[in-house]
Amino acid sequence: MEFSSAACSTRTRFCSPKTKSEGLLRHDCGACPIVTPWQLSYALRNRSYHNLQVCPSPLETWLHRSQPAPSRADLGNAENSHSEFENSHLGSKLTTLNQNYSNRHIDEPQVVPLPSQQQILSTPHLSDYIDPLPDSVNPLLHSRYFHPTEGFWLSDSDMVAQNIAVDILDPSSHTQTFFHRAGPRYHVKFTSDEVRAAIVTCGGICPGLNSVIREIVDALWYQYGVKQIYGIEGGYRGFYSSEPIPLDPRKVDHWHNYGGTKLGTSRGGFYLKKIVDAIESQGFNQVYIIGGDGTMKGAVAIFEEVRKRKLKVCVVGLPKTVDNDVGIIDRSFGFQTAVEKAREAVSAAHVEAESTPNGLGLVKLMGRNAGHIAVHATLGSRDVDCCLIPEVAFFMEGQGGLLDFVQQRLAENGHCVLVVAEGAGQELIKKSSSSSEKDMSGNPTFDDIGLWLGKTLKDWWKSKHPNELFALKYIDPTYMIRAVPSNATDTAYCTLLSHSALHGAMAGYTGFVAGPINGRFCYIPLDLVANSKHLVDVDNLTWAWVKSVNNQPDFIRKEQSEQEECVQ
Ligand SMILES: Nc1ncnc2c1ncn2[C@@H]1O[C@H](COP(=O)(O)OP(=O)(O)OP(=O)(O)O)[C@@H](O)[C@H]1O
Ligand SMILES: O=P(O)(O)OC[C@H]1O[C@](O)(CO)[C@@H](O)[C@@H]1O
Ligand SMILES: [Mg+2]
Repeated sequence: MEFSSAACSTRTRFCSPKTKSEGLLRHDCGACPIVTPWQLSYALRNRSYHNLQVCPSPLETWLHRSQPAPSRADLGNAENSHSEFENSHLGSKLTTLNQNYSNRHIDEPQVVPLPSQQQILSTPHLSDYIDPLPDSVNPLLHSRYFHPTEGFWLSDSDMVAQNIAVDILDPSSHTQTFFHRAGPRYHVKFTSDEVRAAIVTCGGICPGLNSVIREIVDALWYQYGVKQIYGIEGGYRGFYSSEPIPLDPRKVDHWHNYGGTKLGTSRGGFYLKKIVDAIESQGFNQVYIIGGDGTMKGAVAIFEEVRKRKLKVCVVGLPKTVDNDVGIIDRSFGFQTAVEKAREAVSAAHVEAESTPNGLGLVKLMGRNAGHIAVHATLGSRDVDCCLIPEVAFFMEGQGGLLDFVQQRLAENGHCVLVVAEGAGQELIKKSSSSSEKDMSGNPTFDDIGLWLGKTLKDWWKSKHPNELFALKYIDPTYMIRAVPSNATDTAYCTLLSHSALHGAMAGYTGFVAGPINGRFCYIPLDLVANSKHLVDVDNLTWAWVKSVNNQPDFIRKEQSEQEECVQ
């Protein structure tokens, strides 16, 4: 490999080819230590640079040398010899880092110019289509309870960066997107008397729904002096089929202690014209819509229609999904509570399985398209042998199949615990009926993978080991994990989420979702969230972590893995 002197300061050149071929780098000044890529990566990890002299060359010089992303083969083979590693893509990446770090004095400023690939995702605002839109001073300024301090007010230039993990050698990973930070603005676009707010909950229930409703009511009432707050009953259809329910802090006082939604919810019933007509005729000018991916798609349509009619109505989405499958945001409220409850089911399955010879515990958890609950209950319990999720296909019979795996685990440990998400393995089940394939919202309904797996496992054991003891205990806590009040963490999240949402609406933002990005609440354009999907990323570390703590296989058929080897 050739090293251009442009990469280093004038007092530095890199070592001779001979030393390099031994996998070591050094400077010909004689004073610098010999550094291997392993030492360098150790030093970078542990911040022990004292022995490394580092070159102040700009990042671009690294980038020019950057290699294509390392292949699986580069990364995967722990038995690579040191020199094989040096020659691999990852090895040469570290070597490149090595060259550039190895001559920089650590007490020199370490500012490296980055190529700028930044974009701001601006939140829609009422002033985009209403002019003029006068300002008022935020009533919080004169609150009896609240004394804003310096730095309390946020402005449009306060933003949160989305991308906090980059590969410094890969320019394509440097793209940065910024979102408006959620929080109170000094100027607002509504007076307290003018606001007429509506709150609606749609889709399946989720821990924390009542907390969110309560906190919107409380904060509008106490912080902004808003007295016209209404609940819409039974989901979207409530806009046009029932009278709004007046809400005040006294009415919602205990709601956070209950699971479900006191306003009621439903699937289906989304008729855009009827809904927006109702919003207009009722005079609502802030509409808080709490729901999952389907609900957010509906909210986008409502926002677009409201904008078309040029109504002074803020449409605000508060993402709810026990499955945690809404994208962009860090996580949704209720998810942690659900995982905590799911873990109780996994523990019970483990105790049952351990208590009998050849005991098999099987737990089915929610997760229509995404296996986050199953993954986190698995990681949070550490009692699981195998976690099956919709994102990863598996098969039952033959070498490397699930039956093979269960057989081995029972032989090794005497018991085995399986966790399966409801959307997993659907292709293995022959649909028992074709009539109920969709729910009222158009979501596919699934046959019960838990029941199917339980029966298949029992039949298999009976035919293979007719005279041996075996006990399968099937636990399906589906609705128990979502029909509970939110835990402490989720309740705190719900409060921040609700406050974020209404600060945004008061400031005139509209067509946005409030939600955390990298731990900071933001305003995110509604359509972006509605069209996002957050599935378990099976190429990232979390899934690798699941497999490694369970020691569970990849369920790759033998013929398939042979073919893959051939290709390589
Ligand atoms: N594409 C869409 N456009 C407009 N409205 C939709 C759309 N998809 C769903 N909706 C409406 O949103 C509401 C809730 O949708 P759905 O039942 O899919 O639940 P969700 O919001 O996705 O929540 P979850 O799936 O987490 O329970 C329903 O009233 C449904 O009619
Ligand atoms: O029985 P329901 O109300 O349709 O809810 C079940 C669905 O709700 C979800 O939790 C989404 O909220 C899915 O995982 C599940 O398929
Ligand atoms: Mg949904």
